[in-house]
Amino acid sequence: MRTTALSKTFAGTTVLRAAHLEVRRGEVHALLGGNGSGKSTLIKLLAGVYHADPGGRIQVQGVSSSADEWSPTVARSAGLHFVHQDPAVFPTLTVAENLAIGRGFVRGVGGRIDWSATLRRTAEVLERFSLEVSPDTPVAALRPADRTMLAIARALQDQEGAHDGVLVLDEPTASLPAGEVAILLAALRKYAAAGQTIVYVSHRLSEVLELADRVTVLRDGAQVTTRDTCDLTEEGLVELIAGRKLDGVFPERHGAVGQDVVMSVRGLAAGPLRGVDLDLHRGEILGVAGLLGSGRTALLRAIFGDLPVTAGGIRLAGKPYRPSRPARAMKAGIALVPEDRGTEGLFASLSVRENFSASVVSRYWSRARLQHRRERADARQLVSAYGVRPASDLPIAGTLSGGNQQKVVIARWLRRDPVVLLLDEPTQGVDVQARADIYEHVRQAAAAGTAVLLVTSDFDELAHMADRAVVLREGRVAVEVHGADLDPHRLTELSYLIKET
Ligand SMILES: Nc1ncnc2c1ncn2[C@@H]1O[C@H](COP(=O)(O)OP(=O)(O)OP(=O)(O)O)[C@@H](O)[C@H]1O
Repeated sequence: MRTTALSKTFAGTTVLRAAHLEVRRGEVHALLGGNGSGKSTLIKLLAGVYHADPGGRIQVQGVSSSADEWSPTVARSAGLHFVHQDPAVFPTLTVAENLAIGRGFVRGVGGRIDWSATLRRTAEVLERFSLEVSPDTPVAALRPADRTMLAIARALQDQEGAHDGVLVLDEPTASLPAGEVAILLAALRKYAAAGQTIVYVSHRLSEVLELADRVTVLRDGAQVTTRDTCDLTEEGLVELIAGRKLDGVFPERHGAVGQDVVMSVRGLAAGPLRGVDLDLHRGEILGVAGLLGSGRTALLRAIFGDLPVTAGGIRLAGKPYRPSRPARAMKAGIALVPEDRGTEGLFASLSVRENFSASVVSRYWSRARLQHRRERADARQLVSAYGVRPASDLPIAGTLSGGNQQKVVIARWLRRDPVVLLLDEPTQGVDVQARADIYEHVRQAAAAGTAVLLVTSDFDELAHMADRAVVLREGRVAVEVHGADLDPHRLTELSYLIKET
């Protein structure tokens, strides 16, 4: 596959400039770049979802067309298959039904669905893609990695030759917990070994070095380089992506954690939680680890008044705190940066400035008038402090790239100087420079006294950022981790081993 001079302009702003991408048959090719560098735009052009600016060209396996005439139909006929980050599988349907949606059911006499033939064919596809699940399992019951693999199987099931097409994956591992990432990577390695061409976007650089044969790096919409991964290190990749050396992603700890307990949780039951006990101190970053379904997100939601508490209680600064709804939690000084910013964290149709102001509206009213100048100056300062791209407070938040949306959400909550900050997977889909910025802001908030509860599947992040961590298992705190045990390998071990003991 080859793209030449591929460009895209949105309302006068060019976000992809004459991008050149060349992918060899049978290789795994990673597409890298900072947030907003144009990776998703490039993929949407390849899918024919966006129209390219005139002048570019796309060639895939003998199909060649000017880029502005490329369409979803041409992309399909050229053998391109796309799987997005949250694959569009139907959770209430079975594995067999989901596969059939891609290609149709096997029909018998009179047009009736031939179920036994459909199940036979499904079993054959599952085997081909090394998916160890039963055809009649509802998709909701699958592990997340299996759901992505199912979407891949559905996309590729009709390839004529064994591996003729190009599989394009946009951040397939971003929302998967660590253990699931390993399962998906193993599957991708297997497909690649069998000759499947794969193009994929990721911010997880160690994973890229493990999986990809070559990388193409985009910066500000232009291709910076294409290299073999065997000549590269993680630091080298960071330098190519950021355009300069980074001094280290994780900031130093600022001072010691306070002794006073800001929040104490006792016997908390809510959703899957079965009696959680924990204390959170002033200025502390308390990490929460656990496998999927262990209750990590439920814990944050219950504290934020977004999940009914059925037993136990919470005390905030020594007083009973009953979070009946988020508005009350916010009033009490609690902030939540949710995992799913797409639907919950961001006002997508408002500008970046309005998003910033929304959390502190009363600050800008004086004598019944909105203080526009102050609002604007503060918004610009936040754009610059958090490195939001494009560097303006005017764009509509929904048009920002994924990582930039996350920066806006975090900035919005942190500026309220919360007493307790709840973070759910705060750096998912965020580039390495922005990650370093976010960590620094969280550290500063902690140094100023905010108590932070950090839920993350990234054990490296947990080990470097948390002062202490708890591992949840089946709705309870299974173990508390401090000191030397606060290490990525030990945390992985604890999260998994505890399951068996
Ligand atoms: N529909 C749109 N309207 C206006 N601007 C857009 C639109 N879609 C994307 N952009 C802009 O194009 C630029 C590139 O965005 P893109 O989503 O391709 O980045 P990305 O490299 O995939 O980033 P991330 O790593 O954060 O996902 C961004 O500045 C974004 O704001």
